[in-house]
Amino acid sequence: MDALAVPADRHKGWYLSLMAPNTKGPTFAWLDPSRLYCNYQALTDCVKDLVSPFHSDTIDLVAGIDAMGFILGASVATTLGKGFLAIRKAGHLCVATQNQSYTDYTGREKTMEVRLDVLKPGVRVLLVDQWIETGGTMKAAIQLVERLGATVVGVAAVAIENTEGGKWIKENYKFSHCIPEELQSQIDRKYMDSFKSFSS
Ligand SMILES: O=P(O)(O)OC[C@H]1O[C@H](OP(=O)(O)OP(=O)(O)O)[C@H](O)[C@@H]1O
Ligand SMILES: Nc1ncnc2[nH]cnc12
Repeated sequence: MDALAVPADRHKGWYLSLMAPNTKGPTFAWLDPSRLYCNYQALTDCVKDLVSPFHSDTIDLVAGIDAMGFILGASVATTLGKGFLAIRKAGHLCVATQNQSYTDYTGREKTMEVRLDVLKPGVRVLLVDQWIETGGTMKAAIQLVERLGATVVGVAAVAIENTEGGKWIKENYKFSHCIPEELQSQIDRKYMDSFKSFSS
C-alpha cells in the first residue's frame, strides 16, 4: 500500500498493512511500524486505538520509551492533553537519573534511565512504546516508574506479542494495542500476510 494512501474503508487496524517487513536480518526488529507514522490518518487512528481503553482513567503523564516510543508517546500525550516524559537509553540525560538494566529481543544487556525530578508517589503514568516482543524493555520501564513511587496506569504499544513477557504484562497491567484478534498470530510469527503484496 502506498505510504500516504487512505482507503475508503478504514476497518479496525487497517493501517497495519502500511508496516514494512524487515529486509536486513535478525539484528533488526522484524516489522517496521514506523512507516505508518508517515500517514497522518494512520497515525491518528493508531493513537485513537491506543488511548480508547483509558478514557475513564486518571492519567497525569505519558511516558514514552526511547526511541520509537517517543513518537507514539508524544502523540498519545497531546491527544490526551497531558505532558510527555522521555525514558531514555542510558547516557543521554544530563540530569540526575534512576537507571534500570534489561535485556530485550536482541539478547543484549542494555540500560535505560529516567530523570528523578518528575516521577513521585501519586503521579499516574501511561507507558507507551512502539512494540512489545520479549517484554524486557517495557518491564524495565515499569520497574523504573514504580521504583520512584509513581503508579503505572497502563501500557500501550502497537503490538504485544504473545511471548512469556508479553503475556505477563497483559496479566498484570491494563493495556492497549492495535492488533485485531485475527491478526495476532501473524504478529507472533513476525510475518504479516500483507507483506506478500508489499511494495515500497
Ligand atoms: O519487548 P522487547 O524484546 O524488549 O522489545 C521491544 C523494544 O524493541 C524495540 O525497540 P528497539 O530498541 O529495537 O528500537 P528503537 O530504539 O528504534 O525504538 C521496541 O520499540 C521496543 O522498545
Ligand atoms: N518483532 C518486532 N517487530 C517490530 N518491532 C519490534 N520491536 C521489537 N521486536 C519487534
